[in-house]
Amino acid sequence: MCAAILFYETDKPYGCFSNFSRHPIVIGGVTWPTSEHYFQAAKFTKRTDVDAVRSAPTPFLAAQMGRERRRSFRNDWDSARDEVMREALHAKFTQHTDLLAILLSTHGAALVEHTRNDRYWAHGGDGSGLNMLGAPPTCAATAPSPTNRYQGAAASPARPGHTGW
Ligand SMILES: Nc1c(N[C@@H]2O[C@H](COP(=O)(O)O)[C@@H](O)[C@H]2O)[nH]c(=O)[nH]c1=O
Repeated sequence: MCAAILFYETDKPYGCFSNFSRHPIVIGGVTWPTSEHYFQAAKFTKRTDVDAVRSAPTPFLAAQMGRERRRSFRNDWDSARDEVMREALHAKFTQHTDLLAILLSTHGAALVEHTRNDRYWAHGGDGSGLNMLGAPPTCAATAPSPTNRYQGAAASPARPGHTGW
């Protein structure tokens, strides 16, 4: 059976796998302070909302803003969010080679976002969640000769998070 690596808080072991880790990414020529900023901003259609999230001083605040439904929330988010996340993670782990090395060093282990607060991206604290954040790298790790656990992201649309901003 595969070992499991649990992560959540950025200051704990493997905290770099959290989207809240302070690793900027560049997508579409734009720099995002964290993958969380990119992910949360991609929920919105209006540039003012996108820019507001990108400017959030912390990933925590970016996530709070991304959860505000008074903003221009895109109506296809449920079908778009996996690709947005894949794109964000691909950028993060290809633009930070130290993180990619850590990711590759976990080969064979199940990566699990460990929190009770989320049953989609995390495993819900008790395994009842889908753990979608951990699942893509875990699947990629089982592919033959992976050079990049997020290599599947190469098939992503050019800018899935951008809907006419
Ligand atoms: N790490 C972490 C969280 N988890 C992250 O929240 C994002 C999903 O947001 P949403 O789709 O709005 O529910 C996704 O990046 C997931 O990994 N949430 C938090 O409130 N605090 C945290 O420290």
